[in-house]
Amino acid sequence: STPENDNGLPLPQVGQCSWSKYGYPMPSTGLDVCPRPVSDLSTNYAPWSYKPFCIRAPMNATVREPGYEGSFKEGEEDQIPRVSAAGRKFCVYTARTFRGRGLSVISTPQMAANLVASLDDTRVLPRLRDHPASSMAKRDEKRAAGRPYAIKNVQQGHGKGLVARRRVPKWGEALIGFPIMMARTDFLEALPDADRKILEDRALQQLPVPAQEAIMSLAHGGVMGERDKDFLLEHIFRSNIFGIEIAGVHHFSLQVEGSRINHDCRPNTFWRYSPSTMTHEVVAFREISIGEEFTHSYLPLGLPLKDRQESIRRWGFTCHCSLCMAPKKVAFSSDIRRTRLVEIYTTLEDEAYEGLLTRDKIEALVSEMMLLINGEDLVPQLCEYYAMIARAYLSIEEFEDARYYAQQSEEYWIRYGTEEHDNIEGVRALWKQIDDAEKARTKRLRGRA
Ligand SMILES: C[S@@+](CC[C@H](N)C(=O)[O-])C[C@H]1O[C@@H](n2cnc3c(N)ncnc32)[C@H](O)[C@@H]1O
Repeated sequence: STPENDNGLPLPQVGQCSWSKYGYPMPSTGLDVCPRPVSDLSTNYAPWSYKPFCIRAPMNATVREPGYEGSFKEGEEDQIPRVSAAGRKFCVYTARTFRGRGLSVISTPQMAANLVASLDDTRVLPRLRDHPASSMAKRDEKRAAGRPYAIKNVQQGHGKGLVARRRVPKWGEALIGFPIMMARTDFLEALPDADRKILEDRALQQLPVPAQEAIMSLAHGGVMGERDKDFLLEHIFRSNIFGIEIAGVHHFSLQVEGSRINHDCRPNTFWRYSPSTMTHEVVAFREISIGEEFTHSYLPLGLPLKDRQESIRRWGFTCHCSLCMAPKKVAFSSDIRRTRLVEIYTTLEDEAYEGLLTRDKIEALVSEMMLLINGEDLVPQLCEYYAMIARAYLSIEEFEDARYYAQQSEEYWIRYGTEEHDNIEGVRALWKQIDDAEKARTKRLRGRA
C-alpha cells in the first residue's frame, strides 16, 4: 500500500514533488527535478517571463484560518478563527504566452512552483484545445464560427451574459477557458492597501495589452464606491472570482469569458476545473437551445431562498433569477423540498452514527431523496448524497450496497469535477472505510467460528 504522511495523505513518490497535496507529476519539460520555488532572490526564474516581484506581509499580519476563506455569514466575521501570516512572501508571477493570452499570479513561491508544470500549453488535451468552445481556438475563424456562445446584453439589470449560438447537448461544453489572473486568497488580508495595490498593478501591467483590456472590461455590475475606483482590480475580483485550490491552498481565479455567465439558482451549466491543465470547462446540465442564456450558480446548490439571498448579497447584487422571482407559493414549495432534502441527509448521517438504521428505513429515505433531487434539479448533489447512502449501508454492514453507492458517488465526482476533483481524499477514505469494516466483520465471524 502507498505510504502515508501524518494526515493520511500519500507521500510523494519518485518523480513527484513534495509541495503538492497529492504529489506532483513531473513537468513535461523533461527536467528530472521538481520545479523550484523561485522568488525575487532567484537568478533563474524560468518559465516565468519576468523576475518575480515580492512583498512580505508585516509581522502583525493575520489571515482567516484555512477552510474559512470563502463564505461566512454577515456580521459573523469576528467569529472566524485567524492565524498569523507574519512575513509571508507574496510575489507576482507572469507567463505572457500562457494559452495564447497570458497569466499573472499573485501567490507565494511554493504555490507558484506548483503551477509550473501546468503552464505548459501542450498539456491541454486536443479535445479541449481545439474545441470550438475553447478560447485557445479563437484565432481560427472556422472554429470561431462554431463557437457555442456569444457575449450579449441580456435581461435588464443583468448587464452582459453568455447566450447559446447553437444547441448544446446535455454534457456538451458551452465554454472552455483558462485563467488570466490568479491570486492566493489570503493576500487580500495579509498585505496593507499600498502593498496590495503595487502587486495588483504589476500583475496587470506585466500581461500583454489585449489581456489587460479583457480584464478591465469586466469592471461591471455591483455598486462602485470611491474605494473601488482606486482598487479596480479588487472590485473586478469581487464580482467575478472563481475559487480554486492550488496544492490544497485557496486561491481565486479570473476567467475572462466565464465571468460573463450570470447567476441562476437553477442553473443550466456547471463548472469543471482541472488543476493539472488549469482548464475551466462550462458544461451543460441539460440540453440548451439556441438563444437561451447560459447560467451557473455562484452559490452551493440546494440552499433555500433566504440563505441564497443572504449569500448573493455578498456578491453585491440582488438575484433576479426565475426561482427567486417566482410567486411566493412556488418559492415556498421549493424551500420545503430543499429543507426536507437536508433533513434526510442529516437523518442518514446521525442515525448511521448511532447505529439506528435498517435496510427498510434507508430505502424509504433514498427513494424520497431521489424524488426531491430530481424535482429541484439538484442532480450534481448526488456526489455527496450517494456517498452518504454508502455510509448508511456501511453502518448496517451491507457492503455490497455500500460499494455500489460509493462507486456511484465516485463516478459523479469525476463527471462533475473531472478526474482531479476536490474530493479525491474523501472518496479514498470511503473505500478504505468499507474495506476495513468488511475485514473487521470477517475477522469477528472467524473468531466466533
Ligand atoms: C460575474 S458577473 C456576470 C456578468 C455580468 N452580467 C457582465 O455584464 O459582465 C456578475 C454580475 O452580473 C449581474 N448578475 C449576475 N447574475 C445575476 C442575477 N441572477 N440577478 C441579477 N444580477 C445578476 C450582477 O451585476 C453581478 O454583479
